[in-house]
Amino acid sequence: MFIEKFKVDSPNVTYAEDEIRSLYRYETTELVHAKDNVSGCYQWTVRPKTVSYEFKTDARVPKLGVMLVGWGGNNGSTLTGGVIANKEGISWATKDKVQQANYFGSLTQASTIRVGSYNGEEIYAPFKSLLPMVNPDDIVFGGWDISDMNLADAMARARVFDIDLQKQLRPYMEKMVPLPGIYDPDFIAANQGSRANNVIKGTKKEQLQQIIKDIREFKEANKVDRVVVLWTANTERYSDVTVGLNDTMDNLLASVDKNEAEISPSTLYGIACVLEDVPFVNGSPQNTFVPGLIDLAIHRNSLIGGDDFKSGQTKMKSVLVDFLVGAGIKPTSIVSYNHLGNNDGMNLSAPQTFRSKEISKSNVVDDMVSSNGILYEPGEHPDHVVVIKYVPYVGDSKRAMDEYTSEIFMGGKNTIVLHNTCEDSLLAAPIILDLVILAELSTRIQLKAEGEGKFHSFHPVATILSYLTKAPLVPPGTPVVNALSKQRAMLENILRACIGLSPENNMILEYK
Ligand SMILES: NC(=O)c1ccc[n+]([C@@H]2O[C@H](COP(=O)([O-])OP(=O)(O)OC[C@H]3O[C@@H](n4cnc5c(N)ncnc54)[C@H](O)[C@@H]3O)[C@@H](O)[C@H]2O)c1
Ligand SMILES: O=P([O-])([O-])O[C@@H]1[C@@H](O)[C@H](O)[C@@H](O)[C@H](O)[C@@H]1O
Repeated sequence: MFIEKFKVDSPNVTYAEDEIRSLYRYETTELVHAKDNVSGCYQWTVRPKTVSYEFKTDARVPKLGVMLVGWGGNNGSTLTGGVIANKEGISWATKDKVQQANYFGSLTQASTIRVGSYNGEEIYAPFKSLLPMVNPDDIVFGGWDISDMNLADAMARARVFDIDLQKQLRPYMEKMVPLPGIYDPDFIAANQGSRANNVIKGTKKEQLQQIIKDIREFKEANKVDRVVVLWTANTERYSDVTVGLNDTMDNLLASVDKNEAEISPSTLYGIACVLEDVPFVNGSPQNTFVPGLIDLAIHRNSLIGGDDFKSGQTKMKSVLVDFLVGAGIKPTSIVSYNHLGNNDGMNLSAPQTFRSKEISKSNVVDDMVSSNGILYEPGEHPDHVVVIKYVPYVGDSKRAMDEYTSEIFMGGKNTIVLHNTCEDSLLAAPIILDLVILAELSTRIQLKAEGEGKFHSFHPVATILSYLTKAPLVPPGTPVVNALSKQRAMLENILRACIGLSPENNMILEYK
């Protein structure tokens, strides 16, 4: 059964007008590896451990402004149009039916959580009912693009939405024009040069200062309380990470002052956001977050997150490999091929930008493989190949084809072949929505563990966003989790803790 909302009735949870507080007992374990006094052999001891936490969530939902880098791209124009269609209740004729606007594909807007059982029935509520979140209909969009095309024409260029929908959206979008962006041809494919007619001139320092000015002016002009910036511009090549250039925040800022060529546009946008205490999320695979930028974000406690939206082929991989390894089946060969015909695909047709994507798409199985020492020897891993081809005819409708070969019982082999038509922007747009909504929400949550004197925010490197990214950005020394079910459970359980609910453990002992 589905319910629209609920309230937690517990002595550990208090709902004030502008704050929700909870007392939470975090059940974890502590491991000890020590020599046994009797046998003299080393053994592992696992000790259950309980840590008391207090959470407090500011329940005041801000008016949110979202500035997209690459606003005029397929993802940016599709998200903008999709939110307008939902807000205005637009429906449109398709060859099959009259289609209503929706937020399908958004975790926060279209998924549910289990709150318990009632009269023998499982009861579910909207994910977004866990804590006060921004309503996407209320978001004000803006941003930058190196192409000066207005959003209505960009929507037409993207060829994502049905024509009847595009016609209805055009009046809302034709006056939306991206701000000039920071363009550096050395970081994206040469084939993008023809688009670049809307660029910020000047040194890297001057470009950085312009982005800061743009953010301030956008916030003032739209009277928004908070701004979140998200990169959905072209995939860049990796930046070289060099001692003295971008390895520390001081060196990075000094390199900007010296107009060092190796400081990428995406890193400049990131610096601007961190200096302005504006959350910055990277939806592409390049190493925007060079060590110096991570250092700066930590120093200023300003949220950063990424990398690379997990939207289609890789999302499926992080489910399938988790299932196989969790079932004791040994994937030995994973071949992921896809072709696509949008501008993203054209940009990825260059070797250096493809390399950025190949890295993020290849590392996604590492945590699952290393979790099973029965199947894999230390250092052993499946053959894993990623192929991306640019085929203009298919446009935004990416075709992914995968082959998973695994070893099974007694020398047997199993092969799974998938064909997955990923409508790239229709899959990515809801994920962008979740990223900005959850990034904003996480800045309103404070926590304090027993023994800690005062409340503090989450670590500014927002691991909480990992469900939505191929290559989760994590604080130094933190394990990377890619298995989709674990990522979703982590996110849901943290938000459940904020309202004093225990993790969903699926035991339903009541019925065992
Ligand atoms: N399913 C998906 O669509 C998906 C999944 C994961 C990652 N991504 C990544 O998201 C990004 C956007 O995808 P898309 O399909 O919208 O691509 P797109 O090429 O349609 O849009 C990118 C936009 O960014 C603009 N741009 C490029 N460099 C810029 C800069 N320095 N400043 C401002 N604007 C700039 C371009 O003019 C273009 O309009 C790509 O990097 C892609 O790899 C997409
Ligand atoms: O998310 P996913 O489908 O695994 O990966 C995709 C790539 O394979 C593809 O080339 C492009 O469509 C997107 O940039 C996306 O990153």
